[in-house]
Amino acid sequence: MSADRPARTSLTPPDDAVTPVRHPDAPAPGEVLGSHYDQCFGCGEKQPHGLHLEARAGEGVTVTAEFTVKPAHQGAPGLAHGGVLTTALDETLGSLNWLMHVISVTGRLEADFVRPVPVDTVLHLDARATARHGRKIYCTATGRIGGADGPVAVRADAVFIEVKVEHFVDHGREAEIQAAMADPDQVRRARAFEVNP
Ligand SMILES: CCCCCCCC/C=C\CCCCCCCC(=O)SCCNC(=O)CCNC(=O)[C@H](O)C(C)(C)COP(=O)(O)OP(=O)(O)OC[C@H]1O[C@@H](n2cnc3c(N)ncnc32)[C@H](O)[C@@H]1OP(=O)(O)O
Repeated sequence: MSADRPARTSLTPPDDAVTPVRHPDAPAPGEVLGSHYDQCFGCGEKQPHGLHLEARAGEGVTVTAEFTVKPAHQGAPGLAHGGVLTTALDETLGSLNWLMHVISVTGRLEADFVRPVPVDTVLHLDARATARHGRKIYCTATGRIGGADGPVAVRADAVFIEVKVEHFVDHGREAEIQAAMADPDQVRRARAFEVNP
């Protein structure tokens, strides 16, 4: 390995990776994306224990989201748990799926915790897809405090891997899969992620 070339890790796109493309039917910039599954811990509106993250489409293949840290999210007294903050980053990155009309799941995620995040703080998140290579989607997210232009508190780089709907049908618990397949709204949401022919 030469000294002027950084080590290639699985978070570094290969040289023949391509620029991610916004799907022509992607939600308009500013549009609320909604939840991909109403029981999702990150974004599900019917999940009582969840983060209730609300993401919006940005320009290109970007999203923004806000997450308010609640007392239930503490790790140390009055401070957010790092795992909860990582979940918020992961969920924001996952919502890039809506912009590309792709279904993908987290393969690898590496987080940096830069500043402590107190309870009641609004974490201003943004995420961006940076490269695609086969089924791999390289992406990055940042969480700021004190406003959308405030100082960075957390950030993450990740590789998401494209999957088919069958991924969930094959691996999910039977009861929840049956309920999801019987819910026309859920089926519509799953279809919205898939690439149009
Ligand atoms: C009608 C009702 C149905 C319901 C519908 C529901 C709709 C849902 C819609 C939208 C969902 C969005 C959800 C977002 C939620 C937030 C994000 C999460 O929390 S996701 C959960 C956490 N993640 C997992 O649970 C993944 C668990 N892992 C796996 O299942 C597998 O390992 C998987 C799919 C990731 C890969 O397995 P392989 O067998 O399919 O593929 P291989 O061949 O191993 O990898 C393909 C390529 O990816 C690279 N890769 C795989 N894992 C990697 C890793 N960890 N890091 C880097 N690269 C990796 C490999 O090197 C390979 O690359 P090369 O094509 O050879 O260049």
